[in-house]
Amino acid sequence: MLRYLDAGESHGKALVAIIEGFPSNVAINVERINRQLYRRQRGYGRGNRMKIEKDKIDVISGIRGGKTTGSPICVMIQNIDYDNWKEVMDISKEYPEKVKIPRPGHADLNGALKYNIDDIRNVYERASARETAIRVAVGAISMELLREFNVKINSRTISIGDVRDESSVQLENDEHYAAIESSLVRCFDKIAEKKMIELINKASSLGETLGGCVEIKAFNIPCGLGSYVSYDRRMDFRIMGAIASIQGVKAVEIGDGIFASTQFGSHVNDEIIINNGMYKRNSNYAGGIEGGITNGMPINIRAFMKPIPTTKVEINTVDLMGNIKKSRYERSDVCAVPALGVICENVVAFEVAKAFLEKFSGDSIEDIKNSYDYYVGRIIRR
Ligand SMILES: Cc1cc2nc3c(=O)[nH]c(=O)nc-3n(C[C@H](O)[C@H](O)[C@H](O)COP(=O)(O)O)c2cc1C
Ligand SMILES: C=C(O[C@@H]1CC(C(=O)O)=C[C@@H](OP(=O)(O)O)[C@H]1O)C(=O)O
Repeated sequence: MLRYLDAGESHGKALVAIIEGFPSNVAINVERINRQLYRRQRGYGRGNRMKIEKDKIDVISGIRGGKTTGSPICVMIQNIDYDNWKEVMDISKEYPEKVKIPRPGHADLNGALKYNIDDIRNVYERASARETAIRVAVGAISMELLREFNVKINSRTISIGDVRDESSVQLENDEHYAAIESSLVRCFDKIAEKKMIELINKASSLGETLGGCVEIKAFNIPCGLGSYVSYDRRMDFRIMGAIASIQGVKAVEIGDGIFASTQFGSHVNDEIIINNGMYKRNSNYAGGIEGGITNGMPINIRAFMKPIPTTKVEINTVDLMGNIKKSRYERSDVCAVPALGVICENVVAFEVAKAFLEKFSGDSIEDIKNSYDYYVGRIIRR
């Protein structure tokens, strides 16, 4: 079973992950993984922290001579900002200035009460979305396996605040995708991009923040990943849960789930067809998953992020002693929606790789390819 654990604090020394169950002989391109980390750091609306960090993986184990060995893969990303926080993060001496005022919208208060912590810093150091850097590294490593099977996972920004990119985009089209990648907000339409940037500037000047929506599509996913037999093996459960776990995400949609809920059944049921010997659907309202199993159509997901909760605009809160206070501000992003798309791509890559290895199990890439080829041969209709 493919699994991982990650650890690390936002202003601690580093973030680490140990991935276990990854097959041997998978070629790993470290530059490609670092490229994903770079993409996650970009995007209009990020705060000053992103000017400090230069995320790159340091491989500690499990990869040798450019290939996985089958042993646990351990990777680390250094927090460059740690240099500025050494005293605060000292592991042996208590830092005298404890954080007592919880920020609404964060884990701050719930975490402090739950863990009986009198310094809220201990909560938000771990609850922070800094953790998404190491999750992207894990996803990017998973993607190295999926590449062998031609899987492609792309994303784009659909909206920031109330500005939407209404253009119909082919996310599998390299030219279209290059346009998205070159956009500061990762949307396709240049007019929408301009409006999104103006809105982010406006929010920033008001001491406000923004959320939005991203779309993620996974292509060349074989029919048969996940299962209906138990709730926790369903692909929709796994993918939606993984995306909902990303800091700030408050809603996830598979396919056209929201639109379909307003329609007559026969209008939004995807008819089954046969195309080049492969079962397909003539539409994709279901977003590539039926009955908890991938159906061979692209997996289509939307993730919705709330506005960044830390605002310069003060709102009311209550401190750990029960006194009414105004919320605190140190520094913060104004908008992280462009980063969210990149994070989702990689989070989905891990979930797909995990389900892929359940279906096509094997300890080496060669065994997995044999299993995959046999299965594809079995389900083809000539
Ligand atoms: C890439 C990224 C960057 C974020 N940056 C900030 C930030 O600078 N300030 C902030 O208050 N929240 C930020 N957030 C959001 C918080 O981490 C998130 O709202 C908080 O953890 C609570 O969300 P939850 O209830 O979904 O866990 C960011 C989220 C992501 C995904
Ligand atoms: C560090 C990252 O995001 C951070 C997520 C975050 C939060 O509260 O979630 C708060 C900010 O960190 P800081 O408190 O150091 O300014 C963001 O910069 C990152 O994405 O790598």
